[in-house]
Amino acid sequence: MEGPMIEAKNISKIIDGQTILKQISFCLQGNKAFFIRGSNGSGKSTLLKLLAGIYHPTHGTLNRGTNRIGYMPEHFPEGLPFRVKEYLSIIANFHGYSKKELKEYIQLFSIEAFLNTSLKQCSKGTKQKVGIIQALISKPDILLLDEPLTGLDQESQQVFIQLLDKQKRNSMIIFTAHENPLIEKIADEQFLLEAGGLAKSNMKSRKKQIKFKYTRVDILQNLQLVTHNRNEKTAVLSANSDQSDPLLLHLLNNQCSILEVWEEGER
Ligand SMILES: Nc1ncnc2c1ncn2[C@@H]1O[C@H](COP(=O)(O)OP(=O)(O)OP(=O)(O)O)[C@@H](O)[C@H]1O
Repeated sequence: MEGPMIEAKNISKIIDGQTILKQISFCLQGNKAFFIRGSNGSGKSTLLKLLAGIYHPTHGTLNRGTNRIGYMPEHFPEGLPFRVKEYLSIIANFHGYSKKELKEYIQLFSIEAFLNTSLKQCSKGTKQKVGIIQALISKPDILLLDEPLTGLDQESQQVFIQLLDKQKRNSMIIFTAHENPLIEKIADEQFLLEAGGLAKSNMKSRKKQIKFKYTRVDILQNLQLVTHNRNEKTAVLSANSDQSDPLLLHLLNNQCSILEVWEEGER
């Protein structure tokens, strides 16, 4: 598979004698979005800081190759002595980003009115937007986002979700979040961080709908029907993805004909 790669071998992070991450190993590759979930305090931000190179593992090795990393922290650094425009121009210059490209992001996130405001005085949402823009203009191969939607208004959330969906063509994205629309729209794989360890976890599967023709009406008992046409003797049922195969078998074993199967939301 092509694209950026990041590999961790048995990494642990101990801070002030407290083991936060314990012997974690993984290899992520490709322009995909990886969602890290876990309860508060489980170590998600710590893991992203390790991937960003802000922390070093206490034990183990982390190989980020020569990939350019863009990192958006959960909390934008409070003490930076710059105005918004100054700060973003410095970052843009550093990464060879043109003024025109930067202006597009500034317009996209509607922060024109705050360009001369000092970062310290910006609202939480504006700081969040500046944090997003600085991560994007670093032209990252790997984009690390720690709860990026927190504090954004609804409109900016939509803008950002669409932007990330496009960004996946050019970058690997590793992110934490609590907002389902973001997770559902962009996550390709998810990992659960629990008790210091990381495990791959299944994406919540979408429901399937099955349209079928029956011969005996009693087969409909206990089925979760979405529609039912008595004249045609057809019905549509809804099932979780993991139940759809057993249900199909059940229908076929009871003289039903399967007419169509599709994922909920596909039409
Ligand atoms: N610099 C630090 N010094 C001491 N303890 C720390 C430090 N950074 C993180 N921790 C501790 O590590 C644990 C994990 O913190 P972390 O912020 O990584 O969790 P999280 O999963 O991102 O939480 P949340 O969902 O609330 O943002 C917490 O118990 C936290 O107090």
